[in-house]
Amino acid sequence: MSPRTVDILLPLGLDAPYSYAVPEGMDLVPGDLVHVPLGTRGMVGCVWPGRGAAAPVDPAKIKSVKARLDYERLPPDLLQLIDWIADYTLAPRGMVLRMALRHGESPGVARERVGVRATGKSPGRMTAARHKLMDLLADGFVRGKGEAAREAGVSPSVVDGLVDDGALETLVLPPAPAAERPDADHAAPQLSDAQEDAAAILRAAVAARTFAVHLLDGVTGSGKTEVYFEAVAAALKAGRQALILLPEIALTQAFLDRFTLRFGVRPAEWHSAVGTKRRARILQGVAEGEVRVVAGARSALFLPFPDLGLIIVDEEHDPAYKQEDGVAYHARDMAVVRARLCGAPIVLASATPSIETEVNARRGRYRRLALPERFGGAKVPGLAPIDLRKEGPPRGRWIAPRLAEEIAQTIEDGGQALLFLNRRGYAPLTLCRACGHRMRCPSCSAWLVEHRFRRRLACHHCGYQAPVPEACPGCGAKDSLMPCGPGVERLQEEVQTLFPAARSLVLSSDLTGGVERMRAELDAVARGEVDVVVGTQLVAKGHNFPGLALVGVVDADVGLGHGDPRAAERTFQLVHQVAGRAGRGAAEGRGYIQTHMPEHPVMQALVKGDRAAFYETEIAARQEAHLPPFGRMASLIVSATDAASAERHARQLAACAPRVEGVRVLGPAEAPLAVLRGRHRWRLLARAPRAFDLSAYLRAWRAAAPRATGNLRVAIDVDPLSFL
Ligand SMILES: Nc1ncnc2c1ncn2[C@@H]1O[C@H](COP(=O)(O)OP(=O)(O)OP(=O)(O)O)[C@@H](O)[C@H]1O
Ligand SMILES: [Zn+2]
Repeated sequence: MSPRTVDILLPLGLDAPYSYAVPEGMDLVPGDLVHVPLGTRGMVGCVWPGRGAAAPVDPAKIKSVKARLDYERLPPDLLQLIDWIADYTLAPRGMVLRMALRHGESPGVARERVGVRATGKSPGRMTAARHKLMDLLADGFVRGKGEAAREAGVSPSVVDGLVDDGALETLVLPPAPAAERPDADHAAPQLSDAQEDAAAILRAAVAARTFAVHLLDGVTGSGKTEVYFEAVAAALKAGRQALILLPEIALTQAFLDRFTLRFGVRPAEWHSAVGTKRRARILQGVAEGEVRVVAGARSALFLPFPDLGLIIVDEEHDPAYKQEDGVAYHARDMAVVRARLCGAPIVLASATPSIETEVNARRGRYRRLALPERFGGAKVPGLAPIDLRKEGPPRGRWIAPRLAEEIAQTIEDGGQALLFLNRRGYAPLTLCRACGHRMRCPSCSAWLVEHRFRRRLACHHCGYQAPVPEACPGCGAKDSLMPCGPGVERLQEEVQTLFPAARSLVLSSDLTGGVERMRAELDAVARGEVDVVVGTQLVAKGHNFPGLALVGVVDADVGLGHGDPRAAERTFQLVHQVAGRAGRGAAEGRGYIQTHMPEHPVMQALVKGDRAAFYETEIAARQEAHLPPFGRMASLIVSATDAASAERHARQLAACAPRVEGVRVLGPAEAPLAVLRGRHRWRLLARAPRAFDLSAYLRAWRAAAPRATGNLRVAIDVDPLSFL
């Protein structure tokens, strides 16, 4: 008799599952995680819904499943999500599975917790410390050993002494929970009328247990968080799980505090800075339904919630939701897919919705919940333009006189100022005064950025770093290298020169000290311990700085004009969000944007505070050009270590693109970032009508294309956000 077999998908670069034999007495269902032999090693794989897809295996060669992991099972909607993402992005199914298993190592045996309890026998000898401890434990309750010592204010050895004495007994306590239960009623806020209207709709949506997308569209500071917390509370009361996606760890920290104020405990936290042990524990807690609310980065989307009743995507417009490497997916879009698969409502929150989301709301596919005013009556600050052509700063400086005066006034009034410049480091370019040599990355077509705090030149694309050389590598001249253009570090230098008494701080993602330091510094700003903050896009995101009165956008033109179809949208979102940090507390907020093109529609919309005008213009432009969401796009990047083979393969690829009406293939052309990490890059772009199945087209194309051999790679990105 041939053995029973089962399809197992392995977390490798493979699309199809393998067939394995099921040992006698083992029952497996799709979603079960199993240990299977593979080559000389073993591996954890996932039992996949059998569609007869697995290749028939010679029964003589078939291997058996070794064991089933009993702490976790992937729920059906997660298996479907993995299939869906693999089909949509063309990534191998196994690689998508890997995102759900990446942290799937066994949580191991939880360290035993020992508790103590009074036995009723009096200690043979009494001391002051023993007295304190016996008093504490006189209530007969069990306490953790460390906890008892701490509460009584005695050393742990006193506990041990009384155990030896027989006055206390030890017992093993159950393991601590992965996360404590949030209390839906812990501190429910008094909502404004607009907030209550939106919250009521969300509570009803959670109760309805059906898929629906809501756009929580509220101006900066309108209290969107409090509103979607009501939806979370409703999910908790219904006994279901909730997932809150956030774009940035820096944001997560302040968020966790707010969650704690509302629900009494912290949510389970999920992102790359959480240790692997802890992650394994949370994963298990989620799978067992013990963890009710997870707040996390995009990868939290792949957690095995058995009973997901709500998904929130905060700051839904944030490009950080797009993963570019490996499986190229957009976490916001895939969150919508997961909500649909598990029949749950999803809330997309933003003050500056993405064009895609805005169009969906206008078409009525997403339900818009509007919060048009700030909570508590504060005003969203106005933005005044500073025309750099007419009233720019002197050479070698970046803060225009008018902005400088405003900063001085703000500091005098006891307020805080924020200068925004989306450029990390000291200077974006280093140039030799003698020969004109420019310092460039040895493995990318990019300039090296000087980081003066670290005294190094760094490549922002590949991470290459080197000390700043004493002599020019081009001509050998000494001390001839000079910085060109500003970064946040250089801007801070200017702040220190202009306002020597002011306390200034640079906030940027590449500061040493990691999350802890970032968190401490954000807190310091919120407490008003800094007068002038100089920050990159890190400061644009959702922070609440009550003392912040003035925002100056140092160069609003940075992101415009790179042939990137999303440049206008990005600029609008960033500047609007940065400005939205001001005037949230007592002081009224003001904002200035320095620009060379005040007549540009984006600048006009920002200055007039006319969000609708921006969406009108941008949506019309996208429609006209058949750009997303009015047309579909996919990019293909062909790369190789030598330029000629990358180009040759890109041309071959273009030649065998299936001819289908309505689909246009553009390129190949050398990518704007022509060399990255030593690999030469050529790009192709496929464009199709909106309703077209672009993924199917790409699959057919890939099947018709010559195989990429050697070190050739073809990276496919459906709905690309980056055009480098
Ligand atoms: N109902 C409420 N009761 C008390 N405080 C509130 C309430 N709603 C909002 N707030 C407070 O108002 C401030 C702004 O709220 P919140 O941060 O949620 O706004 P937001 O809409 O998320 O803004 P942004 O888009 O800028 O992130 C916070 O300090 C918040 O605690
Ligand atoms: Zn580089």
